[in-house]
Parts: sequence; C-alpha cells; structure tokens
Amino acid sequence: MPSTFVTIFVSFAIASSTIIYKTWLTRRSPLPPGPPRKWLVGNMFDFPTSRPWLTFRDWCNEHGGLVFIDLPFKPIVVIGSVQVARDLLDDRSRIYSDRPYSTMMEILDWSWAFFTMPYNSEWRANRKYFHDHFRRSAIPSYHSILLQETHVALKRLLEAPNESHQHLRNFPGSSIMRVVYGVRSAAQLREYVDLAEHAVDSIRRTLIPGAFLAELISFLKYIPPWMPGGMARAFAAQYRPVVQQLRDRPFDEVKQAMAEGKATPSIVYSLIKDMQGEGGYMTKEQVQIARGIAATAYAAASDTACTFQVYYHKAGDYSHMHWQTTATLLFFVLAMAMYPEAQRKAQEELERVVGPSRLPDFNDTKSLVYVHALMLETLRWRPIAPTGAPHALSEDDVYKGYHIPKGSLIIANSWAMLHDPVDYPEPDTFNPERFMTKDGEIDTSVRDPTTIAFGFGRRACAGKEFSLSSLKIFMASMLHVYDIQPGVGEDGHPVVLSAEGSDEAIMYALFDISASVFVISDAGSGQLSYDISSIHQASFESSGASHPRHRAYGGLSE
Ligand code: HEM
Repeated sequence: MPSTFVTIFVSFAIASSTIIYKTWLTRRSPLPPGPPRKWLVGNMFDFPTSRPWLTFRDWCNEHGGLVFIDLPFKPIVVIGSVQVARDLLDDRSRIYSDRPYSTMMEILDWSWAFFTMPYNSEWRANRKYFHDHFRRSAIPSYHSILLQETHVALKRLLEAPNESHQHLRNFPGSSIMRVVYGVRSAAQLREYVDLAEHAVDSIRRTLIPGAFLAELISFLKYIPPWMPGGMARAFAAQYRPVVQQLRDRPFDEVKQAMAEGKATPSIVYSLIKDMQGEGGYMTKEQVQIARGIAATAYAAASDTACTFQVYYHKAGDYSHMHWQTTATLLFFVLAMAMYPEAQRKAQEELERVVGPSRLPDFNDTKSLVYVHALMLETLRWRPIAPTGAPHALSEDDVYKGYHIPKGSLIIANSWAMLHDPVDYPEPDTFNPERFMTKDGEIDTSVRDPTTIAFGFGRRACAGKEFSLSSLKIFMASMLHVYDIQPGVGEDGHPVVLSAEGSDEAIMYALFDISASVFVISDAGSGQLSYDISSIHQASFESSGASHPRHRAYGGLSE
C-alpha cells in the first residue's frame, strides 16, 4: 500500500514538474539545434545508451558544433568542436565552470572531493592548494618516486607476468600514495590502493542507468533505508564509511606520525606545516582543505576516479567516474601489441638514447621524441574520458544567437575532437609519427591532444603535469625492458586484439590485459644488460634512497 501511494505521488510529481519545466525552458528561443524533440519527453528516448561520443559526433555533424539535447529537467549541450569548446569553456569560463549536482555523490559523502564541488570559493581554495603541489614546476620533486615505482612495476611484471593488469593498476596508486602521504610500506600501499578502489566502487555502482531514482527525485534521499523508496539511503549506509576512510585514514596516520616525529616528507606533511599557526594549531577549515585535497589526489590518481561524467539517462542522472592513468597505460600496452612497428621504433630510439646498460630516467625524456609522440598518440587514439567531464552552466548564455539555459549540462565531446580527420588524418589508426616532423622533432603545427584530453577551462585536469610525467617515464621504461605482444589463445593462435570496448560501454570498457597481451622480457635488440630482477622493493621502503643499480649480463630472461 505505501509503495502504491509513493508510485502515484512520484508519477504525479514528475508529470506536473515536467510541464512547468518545459514551459520555462522554451520561454526564450531559439535553443541550439539538435535531434527533433518529442512533446513532454523531449529526447529522452534518443539518448544513446552505448558509446555516446559516436552519436554525439553524428548529431554534431548534422546540426553543427553545438547540439541541444532536451531531457526532462536536464538540458544537455554537447560541444563537438575545439573552437566552440575554446569559445565557451575557456573564454567564458566564469559561467561554464560549475559541476552538475548529484544526490548520490552528496549522500555518499564525496562532497569533499573538489572534482565534485560547485564552482565556488571552496573549490577555488582547494584548487589553489592542489595547484601549489601539482603545478609543472613542482613535478621534478616527485621524479625519484615515479622512477622507483616504475621500477617496482617492471620487476613485478617480470616475476608475475600473468598479473600484468594488476601491476599496471598498482603503479599510479602507489606513486600517488607515496607523493601525497609519504607511505613506504608495500603492504600499506596495496591496502590503500584497495581502499580507494572499494570507495570508488560506490560511484561505479551509481552509474548503472536508472540505478537510483534519487538522482531524479532528490527528496528520496530522506527516505530511511527500511522504507519503500529508501534504496539510496541503504546504499549510502553501506559505502559512506569506506569513502570516509579513504578521506581520513591516511591523513590521520600522517598527523599521528608527525606528532611522534616519525613522518616522512610528503604533500600532507608540507600542507600541515604550511597551515599550522603558532603552537601547531590548524583551523577546522584548514584541516578540511588539507584532508580533501590530499584525498582528491589519492582518489583521482590511484586507479580510481579522476573525473566524473554525469548523463541524464531514462530514470535519472548517473555519474561516471573513470580510471585515467591506469586506463591510459592499458591502452598503451594494447596499442603496442597491435602496432608492433610503433613499438619497434620506440625501442630503437631507447637503444640510441639510453643504451643497453641502464634504465631510462628523467634526464632522457627530452631526447625521447618518438616516445613522447607515442604518449600523445595514446592519449588521442583512446581518450579515456571520451566525453570529458560535464561542466554546468551557472547563468543563461547566448552563443551565436542561440540561447543556452542556465543549469545546462555541458559535455565536450573530446573523442570527436581527437578523431577529427582535419586535425588528425586517418584518426582511427595509431600513428605516433603524425606528431613528428621529417627531422624527427615534435611537429608543433599539429594540434596537441593534451589540450583536449585533459579537459577545458578552469576545471581542466589538475593532475595533468603529474600524469604526463608518470606516463612518459613508465612507457619509456616498459618499452626499454619488455616486448609487448598479443597473447596466444586456446587454439594456439595469437589473440585477435580489439580496442573498441564492449557495446554496452558508455566509455571504453576496461579490459584485463593479462588475458590477451603478453609482456615478455628482453626487449629490443636483446642486448640490454640491466638486470631488473635485482631491484629491491625493500630498499625503497626503508630508506627512500634511489634504487640500487645492478649490472648483470645475459639479458633479462630468467
Ligand atoms: C591520463 C591521465 C589523466 C587524464 C586523461 C585526466 C583527464 C581529466 C579530465 C578530462 C578532467 C575533467 C576536466 C574538465 O572538467 O574539463 C580531469 C579533472 C581532474 N583531474 Fe585528471 N586526468 C588524468 C590524471 C589525473 C591525475 C593523476 C590526477 C591527480 C594527481 C588528476 C586530478 C584531477 C582533478 C583533481 C580533476 C578535477 C578538476 C576540477 O574539477 O577542478 N587527474 N582530469
């Protein structure tokens, strides 16, 4: 009985609010063009459920660089060209920098993560502190950690190649934990990476289309778990403690270690030192910011959630968090297995620049032009945020005569921009050389894909420089040491690889490379004399000193 009442009440509320909303929406015209809208439901049944970037691209090809999608209570504007993205998200960033509100994110207690925050003074303060520690000039101080974590991953790949997926997944998480919290113990790093994954699982589960009606009807968040309609609160009760642990546990451990005089240098350590006044006192707001920005980096980088995409879909909004650095590394490995010629060219460059007796380091990266082009091409070929992360418009706007209503969700279709055949001929082919001149330099006349893949305007990726450094040293080191090939299937033939993801995916589905790609040691000419098996994780844990460099002849094969 109560559930019948709730159903009738909810249906009535939806129908009447939809009519009011439609009247409001169309009070000013014209709206940007888009797929034809049906009365009351608008484009609700046109919205793509799979690979939306392809449908968005087609709509933009038909209607122009700006397309309006009319979903109940959620006007969506899709940007299909770099020029429009620059005009709106960069040049008008004052009003295009909000994020859409999500009920589930609020009740799961993700509001401290500044990638979810609205564009306000709290976001500004968070972003400023984050920037202090992740701006380009700050990154060299993390180089030794990135190198060490890269070497740990290489060693693990050698020891347990069947778990290659896991090793790639651990690299970003472990690196960021060491940078942000100074964690050294391998066991604790693993525990924290798992904790981040568990917490972010809460977001993954809210993504399932229509999973939570509370995204559409916000008051459902007040219904207790034991009542019909209380699903959102029941779900939140399960995950909220995990999300809070992610935010608090590593931070509190650093504070405790500082009090005992045992803390190692880290971003949290410097934040606390910088914020503490006389007598070591921090205000409640300062503690909140320090906790929040540390955990944002932790969540954003550690195989977890860097950004979130929110689409309105049939029964409600859903947020889509995704796995940035790990996903890029997975696509890199896949590309290497699919395009052996590109792999070979990178290895030739590594042999020339680095030579056979050591691993690449950050002094080499400037000379590794082909590896740089290969990284750019990976980010372009399979952008892991194909539709970016949604912005929200905070004031009514007019662009080229079209009215864009306040509150619209703004989606930049990065995939379409990165596959524009005018900028990138034959865009589906993985071809690092498109970024190089005939003289072997980076061709600055080709559009730099990092200006698209990391988003736009004031909300563009705050970890971009950190990511680029991690990706480049990891890719160079991996190719210097290993050959990457398709695995062999049960029929004895090489597995046929595909980079398309599954049909259901609203982003590129992550795949387990362990099953389909072989990573084998002794890359390139087979002349490498550096023995990766001699790297000792324990030596990083105890001292933080740079890794011991052993020389052993006979290549890397065991
Ligand atoms: C391959 C790696 C990565 C890619 C492609 C990537 C891409 C993105 C994109 C597309 C956005 C949304 C931008 C927008 O709203 O226009 C974003 C936001 C963000 N990223 Fe990343 N990201 C990566 C790695 C990282 C890492 C390693 C960190 C942390 C160290 C990080 C921290 C953030 C943060 C904090 C935001 C939210 C910014 C805000 O809302 O103000 N990202 N990223």
